[in-house]
Amino acid sequence: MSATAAPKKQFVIKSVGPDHIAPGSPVDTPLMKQYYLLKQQHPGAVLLFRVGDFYETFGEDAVTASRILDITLTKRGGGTPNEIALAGFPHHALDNYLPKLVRAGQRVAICDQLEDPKQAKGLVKRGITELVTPGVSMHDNVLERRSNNYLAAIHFGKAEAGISFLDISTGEFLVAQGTLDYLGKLLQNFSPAEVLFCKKSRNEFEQHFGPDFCTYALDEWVFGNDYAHDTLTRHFKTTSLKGFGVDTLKEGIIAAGCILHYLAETKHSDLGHVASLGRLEEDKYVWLDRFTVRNLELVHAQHPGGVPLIDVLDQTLTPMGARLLRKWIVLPLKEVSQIQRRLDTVAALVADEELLADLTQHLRQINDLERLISKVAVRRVNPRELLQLARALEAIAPMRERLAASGVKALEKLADQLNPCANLRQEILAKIKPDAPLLTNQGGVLNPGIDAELDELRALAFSGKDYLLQLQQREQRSTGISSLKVAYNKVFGYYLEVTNAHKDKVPVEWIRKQTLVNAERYVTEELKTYEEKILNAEEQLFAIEQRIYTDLVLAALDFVPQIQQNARAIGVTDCLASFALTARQQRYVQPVVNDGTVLDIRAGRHPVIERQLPPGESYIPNDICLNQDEQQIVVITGPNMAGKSALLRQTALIVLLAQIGSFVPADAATVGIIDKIFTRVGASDNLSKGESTFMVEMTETASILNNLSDRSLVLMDEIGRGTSTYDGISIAWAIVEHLHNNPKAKAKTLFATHYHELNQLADDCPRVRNYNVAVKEADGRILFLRKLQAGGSEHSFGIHVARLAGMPTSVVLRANEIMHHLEVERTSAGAEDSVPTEFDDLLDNLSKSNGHRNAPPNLANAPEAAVGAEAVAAVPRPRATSAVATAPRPTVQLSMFEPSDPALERIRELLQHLDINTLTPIEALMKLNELKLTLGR
Ligand SMILES: Nc1ncnc2c1ncn2[C@@H]1O[C@H](COP(=O)(O)OP(=O)(O)OP(=O)(O)O)[C@@H](O)[C@H]1O
Repeated sequence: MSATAAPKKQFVIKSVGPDHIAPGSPVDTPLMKQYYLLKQQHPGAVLLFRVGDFYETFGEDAVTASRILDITLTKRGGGTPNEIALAGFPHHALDNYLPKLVRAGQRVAICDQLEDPKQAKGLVKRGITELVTPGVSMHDNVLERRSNNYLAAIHFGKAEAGISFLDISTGEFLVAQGTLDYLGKLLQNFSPAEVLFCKKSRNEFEQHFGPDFCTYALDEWVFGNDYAHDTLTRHFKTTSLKGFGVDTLKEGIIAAGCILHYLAETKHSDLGHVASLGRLEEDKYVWLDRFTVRNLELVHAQHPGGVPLIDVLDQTLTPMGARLLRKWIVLPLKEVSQIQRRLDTVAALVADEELLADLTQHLRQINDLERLISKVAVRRVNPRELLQLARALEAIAPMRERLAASGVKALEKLADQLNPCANLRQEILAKIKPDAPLLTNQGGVLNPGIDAELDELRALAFSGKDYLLQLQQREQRSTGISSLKVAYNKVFGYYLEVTNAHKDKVPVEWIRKQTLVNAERYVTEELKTYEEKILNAEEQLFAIEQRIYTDLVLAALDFVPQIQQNARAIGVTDCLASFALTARQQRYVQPVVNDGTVLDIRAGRHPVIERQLPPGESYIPNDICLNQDEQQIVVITGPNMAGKSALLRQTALIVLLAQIGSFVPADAATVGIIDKIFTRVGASDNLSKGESTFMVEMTETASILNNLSDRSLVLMDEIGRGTSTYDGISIAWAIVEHLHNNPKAKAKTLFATHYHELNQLADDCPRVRNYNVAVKEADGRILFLRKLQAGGSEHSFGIHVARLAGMPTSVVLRANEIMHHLEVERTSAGAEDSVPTEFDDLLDNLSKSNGHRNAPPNLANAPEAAVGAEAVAAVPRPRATSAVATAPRPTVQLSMFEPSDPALERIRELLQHLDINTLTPIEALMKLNELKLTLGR
């Protein structure tokens, strides 16, 4: 479950047990006692209890299951004090119902019959064979093909915290250690379906990472250093963890140990495919804080209906490629040579259309090798999946050949890593029938000619059936009962059935077994003998098939490491081919990535917006250049809707695409390595989490300023808009200054703002440059040109946008009027040059405190002036100096009428009750006339 979508689920231990059954009650049966004993093993899980052909749930589990699965809720022991709710479904529907329970956040314990009921003496032995939880599942129906399903564990240490991720369906096992910020980012990037932590850390977890994860708390002793170390070394059969390069990550190791503990607890003991523990090195990847991952919509859209970057980028053809691409996107690289290797390969694929076409054709043949071989490792692979594995391996050989002959160094290296595992493939295809069933215990799995005994038994079983047919025909002839038939049921085995009309013709030696309304059923000695022979033969041949199949799976285990390597190489090839396909189709170009400090994008485009535009509209490209010497900070002004946010985001996305090794949507791009991308885009509302919008804005901004580096890229959009203009401008101003004057980090910054007053910063900060997104004003309307041009802008155009947004005309007119008043007021105050406004003071003080003196900005164009209402409501706040405090604040004359005049009072009332939106032109004229008459009275 993703961090965003997961319903919160806490597992409550329910007190149930055999003691709860009143003696002699209808549920006081051996079966129910067995049920309660098993239920006690995993009280927090829904127990699916196999009874015959059904999985049953009881009590609270039944209520939960019937609600989630929409199945009938009934009762057992109805009317007694111990009546218990009951809901069940046929066992063959497990694949259908299990995912629904798990996706709803339930842990599900599957209890199976451990012996054949026919052979059981007394109560059938039952036991829990698997505990499926959101984070631990091998079931295709629970898993998403194109994304990983991670289980995470967190350990809060004293100085740092440790985290570990495991996807049991692929065998990927990772560990990291660092600050809670870093862990938060990893949690967001990996979106684990379930997170484990220590019982006592619940509050700490929720405080730092929020309530949205599906979690499970474990006992404190699991989080011991030695226990974790032992668990891991025992699993990997090593004496230390040095070989994995993780031995210094004390807290991380505890988290990883906790994961293995949990797997054992959930009955996952065969883990041959979890063959190594990878270290997530913080230094290796570009730092994207979690706000950036969210704001840039890399893998998840922020709002329903939104399109994340991955959706436009992902043209992978295999599940391995799709899963790897998600990781590449959230983990951009910082090492030029690594990036260059990917870029060179993509360039070669873009240039060689035939090679690209061949590779995509081979990739299409390869299904989920990685998950198939994991199923082999955990010994839960069915015959059809083994066949799929063999067919996927079939595509490896031609793929290897094509890569080897590509003439591209990186692709040749990938070819070296591929191994078609011919022996395994041949063995599977030779042994498993092409139409093999899903289950291995019903026969029909193996080809003929594999085992002589099996062939013999098959012949016997089938000839036996032929024999029964002959027997039926023979008895029909000898008794003269043409409707006589031989049939089979589980209780009586084979029998002869005769309708009542013919029962007097039945020979005396036949033994009557059952009487039906219209017929009688009989057995004969001959029938019994043959039945035994057939059933024995069937049983024996099922056992032989089972044995040969198990041996085949065990033989496949030897190929796990090799097939995992194949899967990795295929994933990489697939991602690179996907980049090349996108580059060709979307006109992306190869960026120059180097160790320089210049970011220079020519005619850059937003990769997502350009794909969303309606037909006929094209995306307007823009240039962006940032460097450390002349243009470190670009302040971008422009009206709402001009395209400022799009420009900011496209810049970050182009950098990110370049650093994951993809071509970029631009005419040309030079990207000096960026090590951190920070964004503060839009005032996203976090009120549901109890934080005010402004608080969120400031928290995010603080985190940016505290983590800056010389190679950071900072995108700030409308910082300060969450508070009043005065506060907002002060904060925005101070932030730009800080970014400019910070001696340790000349972070490249794009700063979009409505506060065009900030353009004055460029006068005193030499590396701050002003740009605006061009609009054209004509006939009181604005035309968005979406073109970035040098220089600041003078208007906010807020009222125009309000009109475009369908604001009632009355409000728009009133806003214009208020703005006009403010302008007049400001001009006259400025003309007298004697009464500074509070706003002048503010900027004046800002400049002074900074050792500069800027010209005061023009209040008339302040954003509130455009919007109107806030300016009217603005409450004068305490002044910084007593001189200013005594200066009278100019009053803005906002009222059109003197309330003392009764005629005007009447007009005001009339106007107040007028709904302009519903007025027809005629009615408007009549109202006007009425107003005129009122005035004349
Ligand atoms: N360069 C462009 N070419 C074509 N369409 C664009 C371009 N830039 C932006 N747009 C379109 O304009 C819309 C508004 O852009 P954007 O949100 O970036 O404006 P903004 O200036 O940030 O506005 P606000 O200040 O209200 O957030 C986008 O959703 C997009 O559809």
